[in-house]
Amino acid sequence: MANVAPLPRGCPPCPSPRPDDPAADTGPAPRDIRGQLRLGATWRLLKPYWVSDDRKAALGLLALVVGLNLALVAANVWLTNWNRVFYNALEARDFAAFKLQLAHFCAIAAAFIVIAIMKQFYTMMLEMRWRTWLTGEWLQRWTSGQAYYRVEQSHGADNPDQRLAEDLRTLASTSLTLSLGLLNSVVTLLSFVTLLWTLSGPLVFALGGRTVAIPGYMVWFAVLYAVAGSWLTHRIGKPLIGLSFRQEQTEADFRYALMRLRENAEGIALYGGEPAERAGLRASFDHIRENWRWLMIYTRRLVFVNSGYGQVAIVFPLIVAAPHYFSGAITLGVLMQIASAFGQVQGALSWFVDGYASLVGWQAAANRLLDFQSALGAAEAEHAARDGLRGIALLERDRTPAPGAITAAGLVLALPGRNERRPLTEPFSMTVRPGERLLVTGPSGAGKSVLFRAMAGIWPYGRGAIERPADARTLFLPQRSYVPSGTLAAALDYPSPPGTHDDATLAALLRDCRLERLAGQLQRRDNWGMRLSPGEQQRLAFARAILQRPDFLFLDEATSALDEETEAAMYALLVERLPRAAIVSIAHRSTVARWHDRHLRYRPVHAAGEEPRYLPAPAALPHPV
Ligand SMILES: Nc1ncnc2c1ncn2[C@@H]1O[C@H](COP(=O)(O)OP(=O)(O)OP(=O)(O)O)[C@@H](O)[C@H]1O
Repeated sequence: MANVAPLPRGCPPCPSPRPDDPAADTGPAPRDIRGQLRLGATWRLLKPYWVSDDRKAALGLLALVVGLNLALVAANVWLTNWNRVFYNALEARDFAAFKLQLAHFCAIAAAFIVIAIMKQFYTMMLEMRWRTWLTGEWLQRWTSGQAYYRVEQSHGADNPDQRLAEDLRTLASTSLTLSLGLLNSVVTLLSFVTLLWTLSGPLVFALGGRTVAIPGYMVWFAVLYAVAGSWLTHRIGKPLIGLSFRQEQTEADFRYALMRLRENAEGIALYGGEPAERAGLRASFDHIRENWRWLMIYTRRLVFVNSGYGQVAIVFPLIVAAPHYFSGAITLGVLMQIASAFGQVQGALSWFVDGYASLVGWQAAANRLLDFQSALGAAEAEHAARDGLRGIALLERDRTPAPGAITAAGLVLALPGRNERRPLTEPFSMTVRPGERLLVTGPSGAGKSVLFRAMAGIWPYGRGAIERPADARTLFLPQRSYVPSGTLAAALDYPSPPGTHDDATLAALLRDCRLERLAGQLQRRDNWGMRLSPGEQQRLAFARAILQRPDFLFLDEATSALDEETEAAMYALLVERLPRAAIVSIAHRSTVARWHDRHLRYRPVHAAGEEPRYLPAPAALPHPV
């Protein structure tokens, strides 16, 4: 995970492209939308849930929450009326009425408490329902078509984990809070606007020899005041959207750096890398602090506008209504009532000003999701473009040119880049027939693993077509196989579901793979990827390959951590247990050669000083040393 570029002086409020992005220095930079208010696009993020399969339950819950919200407003009105009656009873020293009103109060308070609890409870329920649906949908896209891999490879979006975990939560919860707040404002507005209209009467003045009358003029003043306040708030507060976006990014980068320290604890401890790590973590935290400084500055401006707006709102109606009062048109009581109604109307109209800070966080989270959505879209397009229109085609065929074989024709492997893709190889062709064993060798960095990735359909960069029998099962074992946490039995069964094979089968296989020490620990839960030695993990991967019974098995330096004798035992086991499987091995060690019957060698074809380029071509098998 990369660090964020420090904010230059003068603060561009939005993060600049990340320095580690390989595409950052090529091609025109895309328009930066991360600090924008994008209501239309955000609406398209919110809408799908409300038209999904869950819509009935969602709309039912929403109706309930809205109803409870309105009931709370009604309870407030009830309380206001109770106030009048209660104080009148006190003033009249009417003890019987006093007792009755106390009983009323108990009823109002009980209703209030019950409604408030229910409102909170059902809002939380709706929030989690929405979040569950959103998370399910986004996880589906994230884990389909190797999008998680493609987005990482292309540096399409920083910290996807934070976007899936936090931004989706913020989207669901803040959308509900903001929209319920808006509803309350509308209800309050409707309740008081007629009162203010009636109380304030028309404003009559002469203009160019004509008499002009503005009915309900205080309402218009309240609208003007709120519009001016909203405009000013947005002007002053807009940079906060970009800053909030960046704050989330820097926080997530810092968390990720801490997580990497944990994950690589052993390597760092062995290097004695604490000072370097500490410096890296401090630098990462500095980005948080630096951005926070700008957040403070812009928040100070926003609070200045907000509180100024709130303070002026206290005297504004009095000033506007004062001419009527001084002309004797209204009494002091009416003036005060106008001021109070104006306060209610103006308060309702100020939903935008008052909620701006929440709106900023909400829009920043939505922008991060929109950004993520376009990275996912690009990954999906890349996956769909495996037909070769825009890269290497991976075609699953009922009949391939050589029966049952994987064939590659006119293949050019290239490196990723936004506009220009640097070719790694000259065009070449190859065939892997059922049951044959092919050794792939070449200099480090020549593109051998890239060839495997292309065969697996996760490397679209380049040209040409790979044809694979549609019913063929392929399995790729990298140098460090993925070992999930959980029971050892589940790690062996992976990617099949846990319990696919019984413990006796697994224990026998572990013994065959020279892991008898682990045979008694099949049901033990552990972080096996951290606990097992690299050589043990490679043997575990062999065991898994035998269980999966692929037709084509690709081994990318899968025995690099084994001694030669164990390596030979593992290959012998593969040949014995998977006699019909084709085996394609990438290896630097010549001892591996004896298990193969063909050889594909990457031969350099570039001149000295040029960008490296290779031609993979058939060659004689190397002799074991
Ligand atoms: N995601 C990526 N983005 C940019 N370049 C990449 C990416 N993945 C690999 N490369 C580059 O592609 C080239 C080929 O990598 P590859 O892993 O295929 O080499 P290799 O032949 O398997 O090397 P080795 O024998 O050392 O394992 C290397 O220069 C590598 O840095």
